[in-house]
Amino acid sequence: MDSPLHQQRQSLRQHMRRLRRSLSESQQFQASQQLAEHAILYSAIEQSQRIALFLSMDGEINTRPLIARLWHLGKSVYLPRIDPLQPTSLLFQRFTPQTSLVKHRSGMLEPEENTDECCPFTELDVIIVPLVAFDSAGQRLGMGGGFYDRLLADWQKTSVFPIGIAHNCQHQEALPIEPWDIPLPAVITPNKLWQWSSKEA
Ligand SMILES: Nc1nc2c(c(=O)[nH]1)N(C=O)[C@@H](CNc1ccc(C(=O)N[C@@H](CCC(=O)O)C(=O)O)cc1)CN2
Ligand SMILES: Nc1ncnc2c1ncn2[C@@H]1O[C@H](COP(=O)(O)OP(=O)(O)OP(=O)(O)O)[C@@H](O)[C@H]1O
Repeated sequence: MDSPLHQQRQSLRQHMRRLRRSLSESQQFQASQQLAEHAILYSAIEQSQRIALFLSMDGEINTRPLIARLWHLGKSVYLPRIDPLQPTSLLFQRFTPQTSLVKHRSGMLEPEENTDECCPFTELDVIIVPLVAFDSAGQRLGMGGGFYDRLLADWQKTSVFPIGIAHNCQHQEALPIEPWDIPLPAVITPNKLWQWSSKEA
């Protein structure tokens, strides 16, 4: 647990979380609008119907403008809920303007439990993934829960396409990686669409 690599990843997480929290409200606003405009034009999103997203916290790029555009386009949006029966896993539940949100003890807002509205992972078309940092090879560092690494371990065997979203400042040339880290095939930032072929990624 306290290996030098673990410590290096922890301090990088702290640094990058501070960096994204230090963006001003107007920078955050502009970034989230730009991101939403680019994201809806990206073919993988344009062609998909069921899209998992997340509700931003801790300086993460604000996903609300993107969610509003996806709703407007008639797409179905899903949000993660920590599975109460298996708290290392995420469930994905439909999110509409009518959905009530409740606070999980981790501080995260989640849709109020409604198992009828859950979508199995493999039936999603696109999963938009939060991240703390990403690098030039598509590797990502998350909040440290391992939720998305576990979820995406076999994504290439499914028809689900994962896409990271982040502020420009969350890019690092090369991240210290662990064997279980799952690289992303695409990351969208306000300024750039990063893409890696699955071979290189
Ligand atoms: N907006 C958003 N939603 C998300 C994630 C995310 O990264 N961002 N997740 C991505 O996996 C999952 C939840 N993962 C989480 C991981 C850590 C903490 C958290 O608050 N950690 C505290 C420490 C808690 C502790 O030590 O007990 C912290 O970092 O301060 C919350 C959610 C699903 N939903
Ligand atoms: N495929 C997996 N199977 C089992 N455990 C895993 C898997 N992937 C990650 N983990 C565990 O999750 C823990 C956290 O992993 P890591 O530090 O890479 O999280 P992260 O990428 O920051 O988080 P997240 O993926 O939720 O954004 C690690 O201790 C690791 O052992």
